[in-house]
Amino acid sequence: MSEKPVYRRVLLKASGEALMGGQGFGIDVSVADRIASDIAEARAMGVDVGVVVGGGNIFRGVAVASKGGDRVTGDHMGMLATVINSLALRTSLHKIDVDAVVLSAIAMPALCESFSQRKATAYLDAGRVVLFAGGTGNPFFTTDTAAALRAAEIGAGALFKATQVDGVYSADPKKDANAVRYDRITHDEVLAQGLAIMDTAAIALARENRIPIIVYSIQEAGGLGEILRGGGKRTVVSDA
Ligand SMILES: Nc1ncnc2c1ncn2[C@@H]1O[C@H](COP(=O)(O)OP(=O)(O)O)[C@@H](O)[C@H]1O
Ligand SMILES: O=c1ccn([C@@H]2O[C@H](COP(=O)(O)OP(=O)(O)O)[C@@H](O)[C@H]2O)c(=O)[nH]1
Repeated sequence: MSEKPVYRRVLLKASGEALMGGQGFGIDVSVADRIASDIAEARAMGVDVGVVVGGGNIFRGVAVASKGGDRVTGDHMGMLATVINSLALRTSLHKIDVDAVVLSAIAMPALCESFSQRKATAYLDAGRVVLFAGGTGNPFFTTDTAAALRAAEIGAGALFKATQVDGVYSADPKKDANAVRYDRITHDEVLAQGLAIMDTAAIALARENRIPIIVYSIQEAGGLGEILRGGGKRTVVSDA
């Protein structure tokens, strides 16, 4: 394995559910601390890190809609949940002296700065970790799509999807024991086979911008660093 990182700038997507750890709701601080230490390792390798955090551990807009409520309001609540998670992750990063800033797609100046592409790029260039909160800022989208969008905006070499499974399988491995894991697969194949590792809008956006997606497990510490060194268990979704 080489010491030179495979990517110089990455966008890390961590789901809200991952932050929940073994709990049924909310934030397990030990998980936030572990994600922070993985980010610190990447920074120590000289990799610029942008992060999009999900909100599913606290609120999802579809939960409101499925009970007959207003989807848009539900999505606003979901986006607020991502701000809560981003503030938690910033706290974990600051605890270990990693400089990190939260930029929100929805203005809330008392809590954090507002997102702009220029600001994000300038902070990353300066070596700060940028936590992108508030998803895309629009209802009917997901934080996976926000991750693909921010990855394109910051010129990330890859989008890292840190998730509960260790790659993309021929079927959902939680439901099909015979599912086979792919080492590499193309964006087109993921879309054509309907592999539901991410929503289709996110995969299509990554494909259009030629951004590889690296799917790996968030369950074990050190996974991000290992992949950045050229090893690790993961699936690379790439057209190259
Ligand atoms: N073909 C597939 N390969 C891998 N995972 C899949 C596939 N189809 C569905 N999944 C499911 O997608 C989940 C990842 O999506 P998501 O819910 O957004 O992330 P998280 O599990 O990190 O919250 C996995 O935990 C897995 O159960
Ligand atoms: O651009 C976005 C991103 C997120 N959300 C809302 O925020 C919730 C939490 O995000 P997501 O479900 O993507 O989180 P994750 O599954 O990664 O925890 C979603 O369900 C949506 O309600 C939204 O409306 N627009």
